Amino acid sequence: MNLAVIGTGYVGLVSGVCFTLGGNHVICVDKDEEKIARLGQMKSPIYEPGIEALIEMNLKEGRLKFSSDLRESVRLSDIVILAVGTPSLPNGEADLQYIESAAADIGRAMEGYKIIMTKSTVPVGTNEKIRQIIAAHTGYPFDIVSAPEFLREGSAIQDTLHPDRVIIGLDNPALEPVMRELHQGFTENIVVTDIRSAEMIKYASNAFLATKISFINEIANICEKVGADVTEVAEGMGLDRRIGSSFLQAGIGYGGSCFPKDTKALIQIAGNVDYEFKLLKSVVEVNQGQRFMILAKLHESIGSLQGATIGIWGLAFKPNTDDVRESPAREIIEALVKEGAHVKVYDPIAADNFRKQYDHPLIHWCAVPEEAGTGSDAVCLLTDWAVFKDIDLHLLAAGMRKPILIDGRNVYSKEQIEGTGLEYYSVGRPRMGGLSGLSPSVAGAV
Ligand SMILES: NC(=O)c1ccc[n+]([C@@H]2O[C@H](COP(=O)([O-])OP(=O)(O)OC[C@H]3O[C@@H](n4cnc5c(N)ncnc54)[C@H](O)[C@@H]3O)[C@@H](O)[C@H]2O)c1
Ligand SMILES: O=c1ccn([C@@H]2O[C@H](COP(=O)(O)OP(=O)(O)O[C@H]3O[C@H](CO)[C@@H](O)[C@H](O)[C@H]3O)[C@@H](O)[C@H]2O)c(=O)[nH]1
Repeated sequence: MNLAVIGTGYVGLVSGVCFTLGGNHVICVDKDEEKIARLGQMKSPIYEPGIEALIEMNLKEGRLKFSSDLRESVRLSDIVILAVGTPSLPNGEADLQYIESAAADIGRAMEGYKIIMTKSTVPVGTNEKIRQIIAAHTGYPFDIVSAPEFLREGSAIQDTLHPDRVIIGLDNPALEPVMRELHQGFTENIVVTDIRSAEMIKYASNAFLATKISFINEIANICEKVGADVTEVAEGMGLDRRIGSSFLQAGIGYGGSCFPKDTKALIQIAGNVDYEFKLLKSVVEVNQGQRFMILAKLHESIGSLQGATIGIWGLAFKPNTDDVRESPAREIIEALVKEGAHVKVYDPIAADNFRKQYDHPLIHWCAVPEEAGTGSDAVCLLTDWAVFKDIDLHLLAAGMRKPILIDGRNVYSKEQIEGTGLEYYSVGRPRMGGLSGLSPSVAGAV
């Protein structure tokens, strides 16, 4: 089949490249001409393990093209995939301007029947809106399919080629065999549903995963006060198959381009039909507060941050990506700067992206993780990059002004910390080193 994918962000690029593997011919379209020019030279605009090799292979084999010419790309395709961004408006609602404008462009470009398949995350009812916009710009027939995307950044290719399930929302049953053929080889687990339910499945899935994270973070906060260890608690809970072990990793909360915006959008979707989604509102509130536990622990361990030097490990919202959208690191670093601290930051991949969005004279950009520790009063780990796990913690402690490590992602085991001389704070686990090895509230109680 011939496919045109509109929007060459994570979703458009990765799904476009992966659809070529099924023998389809794919044109990835973007209005950003610089992006298209770079892609033509096999340079990926996103950091995603394995993507450049796949781009190179498919370009050479002639199954993949990049273009900024939407009209021509639509004309040449059987299926047009919408993968443009749906960012948040200030009130949390999804901003549909890119969807609406692309739909109008698709309508204007059509010169025959097309299947329009939406992969962007869009509020319930949006595909019907897309249908109306396209119909207003063309007299040719077309069908609409909602096919929300569930890939994760950092494992996007694997997630696309081997998804847990594919959701297909449609209202013309004749499309089902085409959709099954398109996803052949990816998974047998194809759920065909109506369009509105497919749109809702995407938001409900992200909201549920975000809920698991905020739930375990609140359990972690209680664990700290009662002297329990949240990693043991999560392991014990996760063995119950009804609960499952994934997304129970306590830390400084979720970030990224999806959970923060999609939880807020679902609250708005509910609000628009006069339903107050109380649970999800709390999930968002808990997540927003969780990042500030880093600052609370800094205050607890070193007092005033004015003039202190704080090392930061990790700027990306999670490992294996250079994406810093909604990364908790941003607000933490801004708060440190506001309190007058010198901040020495290191991230293996995301530093350039972060720096383009935020810089300050009090920030020093480090070339290696150890540099962020040298002469510092504390080091805070914000992203669980594998490189941090292997750092020599004895050397780290020896080079610091005060040997304080605040681990926002529970990366280190008790055994790794013991004997290093570090005063170690993590999330929902007993403090190590320092006065008693117990958190102050527990120490006070015994
Ligand atoms: N990033 C993820 O991991 C992920 C995963 C699943 C779903 N989603 C959803 O998929 C959608 C896309 O996300 P993303 O992160 O890939 O987006 P992105 O914002 O990184 O990229 C979107 C691209 O679309 C292009 N674009 C916008 N309007 C266009 C037009 N009219 N014609 C051609 N190109 C146009 C932009 O230039 C940009 O390059 C969003 O709705 C998002 O919520 C994202
Ligand atoms: O136990 C956990 C798991 C994740 N996180 C954090 O949650 C955020 C999101 O992580 P992840 O879900 O791995 O990354 P995304 O790439 O944002 O993927 C999510 O958002 C995408 C966009 O909608 C969906 O397609 C995916 O299915 C969904 O997992 C990150 O900040 C993680 O650090 C935790 O704090 N604890």
